[in-house]
Amino acid sequence: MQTAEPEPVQPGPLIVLSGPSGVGKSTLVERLVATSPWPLRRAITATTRPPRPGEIPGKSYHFWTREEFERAIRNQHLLEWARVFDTDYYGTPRDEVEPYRAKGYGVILVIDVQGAARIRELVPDALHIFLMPPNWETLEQRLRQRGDLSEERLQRRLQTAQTELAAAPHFDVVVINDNLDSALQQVQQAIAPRFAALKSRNTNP
Ligand SMILES: Nc1nc2c(ncn2[C@@H]2O[C@H](COP(=O)(O)OP(=O)(O)O)[C@@H](O)[C@H]2O)c(=O)[nH]1
Ligand SMILES: Nc1ncnc2c1ncn2[C@@H]1O[C@H](COP(=O)(O)OP(=O)(O)O)[C@@H](O)[C@H]1O
Repeated sequence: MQTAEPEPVQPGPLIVLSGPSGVGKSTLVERLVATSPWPLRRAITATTRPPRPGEIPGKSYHFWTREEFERAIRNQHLLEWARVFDTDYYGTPRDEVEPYRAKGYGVILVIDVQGAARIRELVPDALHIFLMPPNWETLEQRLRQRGDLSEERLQRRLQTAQTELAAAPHFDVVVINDNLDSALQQVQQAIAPRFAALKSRNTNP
């Protein structure tokens, strides 16, 4: 008896989350993944910046030397990469995205607005979410309270924040992170249709 070929699994949704340093991206995504009813994973991206206290290599980031990063660029191992805050390199390894999407996982990229622009070119159906602070004072206060940056690095992030905030209109969804629970719920609501569509495609071929 001819057995039907299994239907190919539709790739899981690609979601980009950007926003100024200190707005709450990492905090929100940790909660989003931990409470997600869907198969959802944050891509562990690579950077040449040094680890901050409490950051775990291979979990927070892949912490690479400049040489390792440049080799990854040469070998086309990065889906996108950017120089952020004029100092450090950040990039998304392809093997943090493609194998998971191929299994129907949603993958979330927490990347800067330059990376988001590149993903818009490469993956037109990605969902782009911008996380906005309630106001400038709160952004600066959260960054200072987080307390893990030198004054120089903090000032560099605040300068870059102006450029990032100006990019918000290019995003599909803008969520204000005032109350974290409310922001999390808005992000979940933005993502849900991508999984609903996937589910119907994967269960009703
Ligand atoms: N383009 C790009 N940006 C990234 C990547 N990984 C992290 N970023 C961004 O780099 C910026 C700096 O991240 P980080 O050094 O962790 O500082 P933080 O935003 O203050 O927590 C943030 O906007 C991140 O979203 C990546 O792989 N590619
Ligand atoms: N809604 C919120 N209200 C108050 N503090 C928040 C909120 N969201 C995040 N924070 C705090 O703000 C700081 C920056 O959050 P973080 O997730 O590191 O931001 P990002 O990853 O965007 O740089 C952290 O100390 C975090 O606990």
